[in-house]
Amino acid sequence: MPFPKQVRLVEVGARDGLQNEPNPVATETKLELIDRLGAAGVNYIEAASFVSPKWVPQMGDAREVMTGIQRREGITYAALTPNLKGLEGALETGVQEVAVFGAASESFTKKNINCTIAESLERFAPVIEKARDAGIPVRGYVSTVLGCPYEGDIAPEKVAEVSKTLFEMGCYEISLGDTIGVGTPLKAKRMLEVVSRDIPIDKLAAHFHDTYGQALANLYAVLEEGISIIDSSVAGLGGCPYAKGASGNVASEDVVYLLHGLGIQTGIDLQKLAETGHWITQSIQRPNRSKVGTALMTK
Ligand SMILES: CC(C)(COP(=O)([O-])OP(=O)([O-])OC[C@H]1O[C@@H](n2cnc3c(N)ncnc32)[C@H](O)[C@@H]1OP(=O)([O-])[O-])[C@@H](O)C(=O)NCCC(=O)NCCSC(=O)C[C@@](C)(O)CC(=O)[O-]
Repeated sequence: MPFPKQVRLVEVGARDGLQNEPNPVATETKLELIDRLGAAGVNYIEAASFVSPKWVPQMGDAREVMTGIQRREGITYAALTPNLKGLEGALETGVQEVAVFGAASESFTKKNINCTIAESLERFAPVIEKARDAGIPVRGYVSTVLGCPYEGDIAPEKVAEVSKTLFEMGCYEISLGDTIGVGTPLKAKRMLEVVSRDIPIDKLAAHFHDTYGQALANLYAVLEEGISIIDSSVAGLGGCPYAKGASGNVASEDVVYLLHGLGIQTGIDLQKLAETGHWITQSIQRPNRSKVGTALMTK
């Protein structure tokens, strides 16, 4: 299949990127990050997560973040909502999109959201319904699509089953998460081939972590299969609090460099994005995990 002409980037740095930071990140810093990402041309920003602050303290200021954003025209500001309580909080802030998040592994689901896969889907049903009644589109995440920190290999058929259920329940798009970054290109292609039997490829997103340094190779592999939505995190920030050893998402700067090199448009100003990655990593005293960002900033 030819590469897509355009790829939509879902920037998850302010949420996935920061949720696991051990030290509190000031709300003002999150807001400045979101603003800088918008100025760099990113048009979909996952900004916060309405989860229990006991489970993920770093996202405890979700309301302040969502209401503090100086919204720019043409940008979607989204938030995670695992249950009705989260959705209600998010709706009060004028969120434009929400996401529910499940997984293809029972053990990960239990560790992450404290229920079974079946219970998680039951819990998501009223969230999706209420969001749709409010005119808010719902994205669906499926984690551990290429491996689970507790169960190891995950069958593509299981990924397809959970993805299909979420899609049929009303999620407009399914983001496939290699939560612990263990995937390889052939595994990623095989998983996608099975999932896309039930869900059109243009409704599937790749959400790959870079723990084993394979994320860009995996993305190239799924781009060849027709994927045109990619989740990434500026400076490669991140890691999941309930997946020990998971490192950050693939870095947005690296993805944009790859895509532009393939002649695929993103609408993103790479230099400004690299400056944003440099700024946030300096601000929270983290190494910049983007090779492209580091190269551009030391030029
Ligand atoms: C889902 C729950 C809440 C269940 O947690 P629970 O303990 O089973 O829930 P509960 O309903 O029994 O409530 C317990 C307490 O939490 C409160 N509570 C309940 N819900 C909320 C809420 N929405 N917002 C704020 N507070 C909430 C509730 O009010 C109560 O407070 P208490 O009475 O004890 O004071 C919990 O497990 C949780 O918050 N988990 C979040 C885990 C998380 O955020 N993980 C990271 C995101 S997923 C990810 O990163 C992967 C992804 C998406 O990026 C893709 C990939 O890479 O694979």
